Amino acid sequence: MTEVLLEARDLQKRFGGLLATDHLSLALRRGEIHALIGPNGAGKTTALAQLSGELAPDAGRIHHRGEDITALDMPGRARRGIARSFQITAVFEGLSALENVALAVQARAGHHFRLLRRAARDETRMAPARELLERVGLAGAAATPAATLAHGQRRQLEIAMALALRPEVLLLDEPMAGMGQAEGEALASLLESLRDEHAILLVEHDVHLVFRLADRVSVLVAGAVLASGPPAEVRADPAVQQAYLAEMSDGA
Ligand SMILES: Nc1ncnc2c1ncn2[C@@H]1O[C@H](COP(=O)(O)OP(=O)(O)OP(=O)(O)O)[C@@H](O)[C@H]1O
Repeated sequence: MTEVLLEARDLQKRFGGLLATDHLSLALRRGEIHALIGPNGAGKTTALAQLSGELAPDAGRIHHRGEDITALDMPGRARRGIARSFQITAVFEGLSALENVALAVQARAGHHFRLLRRAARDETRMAPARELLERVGLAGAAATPAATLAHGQRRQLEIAMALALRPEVLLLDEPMAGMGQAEGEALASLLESLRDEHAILLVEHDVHLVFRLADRVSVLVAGAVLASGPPAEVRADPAVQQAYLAEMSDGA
């Protein structure tokens, strides 16, 4: 059995009268892309926010490598290698894509962001930053200021910045949203290339893509996991078919 890196046990989160996550349990294993799917409002983003430390659960526990990290905040979890793209790193609008990634590389090395100018001249930061841009398919826009990147490019930049922190757990909330076909394909290949060394939780609406990419699929309905397992098993599950049929057949 592959190593469980991050585990949620019985997470509950209430917003007023609504249970956004209701005894939600999940295990993220190294070597797996684990997709979280479900209808709008099922609680996917709320689940991700609790795993990243952005939201505190009302009840339930979160474990990383067997240690209870429920009380740990987002920066604390990031230091442990749990990165949520789009939030863990601030994008500086006036800086180029390359400079932004160089800063994230520098942050990983433990230096303060105010050393920016030095980072921009320092090949030990720029070389890995260039490599990361290449890896996410953004090398052509290295000199473009973050503020003027197209939507899909911005997402690629955010993923490059998250990767600069060398996380072992990657939490991704609809990373393909707003991307064109080619950008989406490039990102899917990137995620596949990361699979071996990471545990990836992917919230994604495109079920066609999910069933192609994921090693494990969990279906969330009304805040609880209705089914979890290998894609073929989940797809054939009558309860999933019934609760989520329309979207499943749309994408299949
Ligand atoms: N901060 C909040 N305050 C009140 N209600 C909230 C809050 N955040 C989420 N909710 C509600 O909790 C439920 C779950 O929302 P969540 O965004 O987690 O679902 P989701 O599965 O990610 O949906 P989508 O697929 O539409 O992004 C929804 O009914 C939503 O309206």
